[in-house]
Amino acid sequence: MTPPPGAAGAVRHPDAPAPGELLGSHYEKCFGCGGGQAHGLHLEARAGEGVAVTAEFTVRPVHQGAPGLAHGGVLSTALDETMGSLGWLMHTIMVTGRLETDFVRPVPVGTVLRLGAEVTAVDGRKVFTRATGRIGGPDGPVAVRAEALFIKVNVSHFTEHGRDEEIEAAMADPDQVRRARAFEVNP
Ligand SMILES: CCCCCCCC/C=C\CCCCCCCC(=O)SCCNC(=O)CCNC(=O)[C@H](O)C(C)(C)COP(=O)(O)OP(=O)(O)OC[C@H]1O[C@@H](n2cnc3c(N)ncnc32)[C@H](O)[C@@H]1OP(=O)(O)O
Repeated sequence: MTPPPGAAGAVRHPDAPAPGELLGSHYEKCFGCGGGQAHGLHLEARAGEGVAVTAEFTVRPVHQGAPGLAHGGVLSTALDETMGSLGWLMHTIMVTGRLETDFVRPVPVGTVLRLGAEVTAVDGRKVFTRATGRIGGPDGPVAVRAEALFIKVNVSHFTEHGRDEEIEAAMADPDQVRRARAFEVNP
């Protein structure tokens, strides 16, 4: 997942949320960030400087893989969601094409993981990102890290492929339509 030599740096959109501001959820039912998803991760990402975000994830008993330890897939999801939220800062809709996670140390239930993600390069539709999850806070030891390649898509990616039931409900919800537009460079 090394960007090609000619790849550009990430450009922060002039209307991007200010550093420190909560980004909000892109979809109420999202497993990663939706408030209306009872079993979700309930991640709340905040804008950082440049094209970077931070988020916190508290590992709950429902996230276990081995007794008392977080499931690796759940940790990957938390990193994926955090990197995906970088789209807010570029006003870009993007989906994960490739995700690679390093599990550096076990993460016990009850841990508050401090997540951080940034865009490292942009090459046409390809957005190269990386993220870390630290135990206990911004200076805690790294427990997980990931790199991901996101691909820019249009809203039609969701309307064409999503199940009709959920798409119709989303399109009938003015708040959802507003959020989808907030991601786009030319709404
Ligand atoms: C009013 C209603 C509207 C609702 C809207 C809601 C608003 C939503 C807002 C924000 C959503 C954010 C959601 C974040 C959620 C967290 C992140 C996730 O979990 S996302 C889900 C998991 N990911 C997928 O389901 C992707 C499935 N894959 C695909 O759909 C396609 O494969 C896709 C779009 C990724 C690419 O397909 P192509 O046909 O468009 O484009 P091609 O030509 O294949 O790829 C473009 C370039 O990317 C490279 N590429 C693609 N996949 C790659 C890979 N796996 N590895 C390496 N390179 C890859 C290709 O080699 C190509 O590169 P070269 O331009 O030729 O240099």
